[in-house]
Amino acid sequence: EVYTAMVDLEDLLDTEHVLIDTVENYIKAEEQKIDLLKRYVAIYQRQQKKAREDAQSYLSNPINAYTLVKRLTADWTQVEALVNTNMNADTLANISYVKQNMKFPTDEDLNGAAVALMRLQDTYRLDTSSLARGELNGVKYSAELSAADCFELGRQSYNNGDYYHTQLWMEEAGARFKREANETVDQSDILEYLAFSIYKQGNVALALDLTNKLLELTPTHSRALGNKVYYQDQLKGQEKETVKRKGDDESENIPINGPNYDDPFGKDLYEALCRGEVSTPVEVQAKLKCRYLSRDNPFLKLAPFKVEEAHLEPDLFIFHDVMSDKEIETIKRLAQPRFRRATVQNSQTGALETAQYRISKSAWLKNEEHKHIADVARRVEDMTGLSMETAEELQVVNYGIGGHYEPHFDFARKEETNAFQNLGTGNRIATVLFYMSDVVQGGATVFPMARTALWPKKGTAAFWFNLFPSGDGDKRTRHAACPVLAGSKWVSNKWIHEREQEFRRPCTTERPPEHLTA
Ligand SMILES: O=C(O)CCC(=O)C(=O)O
Ligand SMILES: [Fe+2]
Repeated sequence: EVYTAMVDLEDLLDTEHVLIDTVENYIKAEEQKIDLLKRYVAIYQRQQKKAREDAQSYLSNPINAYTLVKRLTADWTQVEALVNTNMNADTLANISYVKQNMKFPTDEDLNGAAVALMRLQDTYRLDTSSLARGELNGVKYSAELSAADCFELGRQSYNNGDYYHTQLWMEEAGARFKREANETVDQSDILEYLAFSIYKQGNVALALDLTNKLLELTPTHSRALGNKVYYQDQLKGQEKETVKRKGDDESENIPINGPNYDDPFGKDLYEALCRGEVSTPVEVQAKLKCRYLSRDNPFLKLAPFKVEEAHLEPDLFIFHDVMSDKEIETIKRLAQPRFRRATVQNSQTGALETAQYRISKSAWLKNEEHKHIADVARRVEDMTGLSMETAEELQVVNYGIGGHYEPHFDFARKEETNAFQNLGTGNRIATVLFYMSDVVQGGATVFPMARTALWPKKGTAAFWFNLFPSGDGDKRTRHAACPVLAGSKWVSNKWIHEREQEFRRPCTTERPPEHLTA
């Protein structure tokens, strides 16, 4: 699961470095061997030539007679031994040592990385050709993908049953194949995947065309021959259906749905917020303020918090400069060796499990572990005015390529099993989310119901109440971590619980409107 966080990818670079060295040494050894063999052969050839010019006189020379025998005995043994030396055994042993002792990605990782790329492509509406050129939103970050690279992405999508992306990437593989001087992939293979993914999406006629093209290239391709018959049969069936439905022409003009940014629970609004295309409504923005906060605390009087309102009802706050670079360094250093793939709670069974909708690595840090961790907890108390008595440990999170956390609530809903029950501290009343890195592109925290996106800035923190004073969950706090498009995203969470807040945030019996609670 190395693809889930950027820190693991850095280890992969080390692995690759050692492998490059190993293979370079192997090449050198093989080259030395070949050079030596060439020298032997040159000597043999020279003597052969001389002997052939006049065999009798050559052999009548006792020195020549002797060296011929010697060449075929002592010398030849060396040649044979040289041919027989196995450089690959050592090299293979080295490689398997690296695989066992260094971080090495699995096929599952490759699949995960491919899925992550598809997620980025969808969320940020990246077109396939630009991506293949190594561009993200017009910025060129990396080398181009070859036809074979595109083919592999298509193949991964195909194996996941994702025919939409199979088509996109096989088309790109085909386009690149035509432009590439040396072929990196087989054109028949591209056509076969392309035809089938197009068939799976319902375009049988095009699938048949492509299969015919494939058969022009490889007339004996047995699967293509089979598919051709199959597609032809399907088309005949479809014709009958069309005849049956003749006159029923309303069904032909089905309007294609445009993006729907009105549904706060829909994917369109979420993704538009991630792209920065939707911003906090102007009437809300007009009321937002920035202020200094010192909560009657003498220390804070000297250095009050700089608080910015990002949204009202639900209230979302940004605290500036609340975590120092030193603290961030400590937190990253302590968390890194403990990183595990982040889990989510199954709302039916209460069990913790990994899920595609939350991809990151995380670890928990206790206040006792380092002064900096305790300092941060103390600061959260000052920032929020809430007691840290029942707060959870600091959760540290790193998101890698395409790492994300789809829309969710931080609090446990009424119908959920087990959530926080065993803690005996009540529900998660509030969240403080520290940004411990800037993110090059993507990675916003978005609140679809508030139509608000918070962009990571190293050292700042977001703060909001998840619960109404009545203890009911505030539906409007539903939020998500958008996929990271470029860079690495580090955050840490402090989740504050209900118990011990009775005097700091008294609960009320007044209930909020039902449509706002969850
Ligand atoms: O990383 C983010 O921006 C949000 C993380 C989050 O919502 C969570 O961990 O609960
Ligand atoms: Fe969250």
